[in-house]
Amino acid sequence: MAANGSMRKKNHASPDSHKSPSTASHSTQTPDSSPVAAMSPVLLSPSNGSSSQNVPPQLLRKQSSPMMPSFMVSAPGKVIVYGEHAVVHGKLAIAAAISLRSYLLVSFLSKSHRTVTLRFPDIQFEHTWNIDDLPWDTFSAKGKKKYYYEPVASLDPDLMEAIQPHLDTISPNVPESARKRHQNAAVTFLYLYLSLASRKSPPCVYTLRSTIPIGAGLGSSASIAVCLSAALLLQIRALSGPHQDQPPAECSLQIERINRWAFVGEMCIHGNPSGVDNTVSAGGKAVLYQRRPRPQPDLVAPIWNFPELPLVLVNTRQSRSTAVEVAKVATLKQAHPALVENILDAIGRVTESAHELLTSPDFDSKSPAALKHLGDLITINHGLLVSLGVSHPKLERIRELIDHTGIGWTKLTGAGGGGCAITILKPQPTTLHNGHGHGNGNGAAHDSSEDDSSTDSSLTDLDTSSSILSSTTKLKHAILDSLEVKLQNEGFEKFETTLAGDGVGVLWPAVLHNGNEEEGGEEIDQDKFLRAEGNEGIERLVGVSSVRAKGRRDLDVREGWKFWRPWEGEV
Ligand SMILES: Nc1ncnc2c1ncn2[C@@H]1O[C@H](COP(=O)(O)OP(=O)(O)O)[C@@H](O)[C@H]1O
Ligand SMILES: C[C@@](O)(CCOP(=O)(O)O)CC(=O)O
Repeated sequence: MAANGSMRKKNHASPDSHKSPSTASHSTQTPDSSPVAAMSPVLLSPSNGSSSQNVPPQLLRKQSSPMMPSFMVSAPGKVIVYGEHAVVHGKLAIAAAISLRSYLLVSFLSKSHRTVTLRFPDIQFEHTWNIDDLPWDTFSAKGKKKYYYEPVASLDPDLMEAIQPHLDTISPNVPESARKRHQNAAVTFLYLYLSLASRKSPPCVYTLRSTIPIGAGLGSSASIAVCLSAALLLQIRALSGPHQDQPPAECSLQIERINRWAFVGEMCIHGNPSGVDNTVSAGGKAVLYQRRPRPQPDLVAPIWNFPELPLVLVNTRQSRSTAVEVAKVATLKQAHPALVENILDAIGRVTESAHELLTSPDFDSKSPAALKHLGDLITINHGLLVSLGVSHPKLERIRELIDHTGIGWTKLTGAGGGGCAITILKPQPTTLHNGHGHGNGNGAAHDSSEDDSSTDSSLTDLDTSSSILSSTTKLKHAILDSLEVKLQNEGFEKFETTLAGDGVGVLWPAVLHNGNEEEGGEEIDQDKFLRAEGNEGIERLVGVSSVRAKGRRDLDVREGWKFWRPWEGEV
């Protein structure tokens, strides 16, 4: 439970904001065993608060190294599982990470370059700045300089003004809406870069690709802010790990540090964001949150035992405006105050019921009854959102198509009016029992999960010992495949994802074992990364989850990627 954008636990070490710059040596935060210990040029800069006198000689020598090895960071998107709209009116909501992610490759150039480049092909954006031309003096002026451990509650208008000329030169010949996207991405980067790096930073290229649809309420901007924050903090060695056996409190501290700067990045795009998207993206898993009247901080509490449920996500591709949908509810509430308050209250109770179940000591994520409870709440939540008028014919069509298969429980997620729908999969599709897969046309297909236990209660019911797919799994795959065709035919986009996975991850160096026999692993360079085709290509090349083997939909974390997991050892 903590303030805006933070996931600190009560008993966790507090950030070292009490340290003066001269005592806050980065080396106290980053053991030399850390993967980033070799990336020294930026961190040795005195303007980062680190004194070169404290730096071991072997690191000083590395400063003259012409090129550092590339590394990657990755951060997930999010969905609101329960409670959207009601949360605007003070009720509780739950948001969780999804396995769609952004991936940022940081590559270093030879010292003859004095440039920093963003290559963001998803939005057709590429821009290079001369490092020496950037407004370092303004950012390091007395009263303006923020050290990596200092909280930043709001953007500094003088710093924003100093950045503006460096945004004005971006993409002069593209339509205004695309230019705005470019500038949004650039302002997030420049604010963080100028705050965390220094004039002496090594020339770098930041190449970003994401599997998260943009502007669909899935937190794409937050995941980018988390990637940029993590990459820059790693470069200045302000993070420790991630490594195995890192104590939970230390993990939380690193996540919080990344999250704070990611929140600054989100402020650059969204002005006054809730901080939930970046908190979920940095920390992973799920959070319970509630807006509270100022000056109270919002409630943001991690739910570390949220199960990693398979989730089908369908994008209507219908653009929508969160502000418009929020205003619709406000107007309805004005017209029917008591009624709408009751609906909002009921949505709040849906969240409470889910939270109570998830945090009860005997919660068993593999129990069909527990899953049915969570699923029923999804159906109820959707119905309540429909009654608030924030659904859309396309969302209803998706729900109808999915209900018809009996494969899971479906609701809209986020603002509605377009955007995405989510489906939590049932342990067994209804079709297993009635052979037809007919829903009752009312959002609730006949539910067989109560009698599921006799056959197979596992959510990812693979017989791994023999690698034989159970009949339930085969049926699920068949249903999902035919559903995909139907959804595609109607212009929708389907993703098979997982809920409540890892938050920010690090791959250092950018080398992966991709099964192509390259000795020592396959180095991920910019060209390979840029050439990866679509989401599947990105996931196959650099994904944090190992490739889905033929006929299998279960995912493992791939060797190489590392995460801070405060829940390990604490749950
Ligand atoms: N894949 C990406 N590459 C570059 N920038 C991105 C990408 N995804 C998101 N962004 C940045 O984030 C902004 C989207 O933010 P927003 O409209 O809030 O969408 P969302 O709800 O998905 O976060 C874009 O305008 C862009 O600046
Ligand atoms: C409708 C609302 O509850 C969620 C909006 O989510 P998104 O913009 O679709 O990510 C608004 C809000 O919480 O700010």
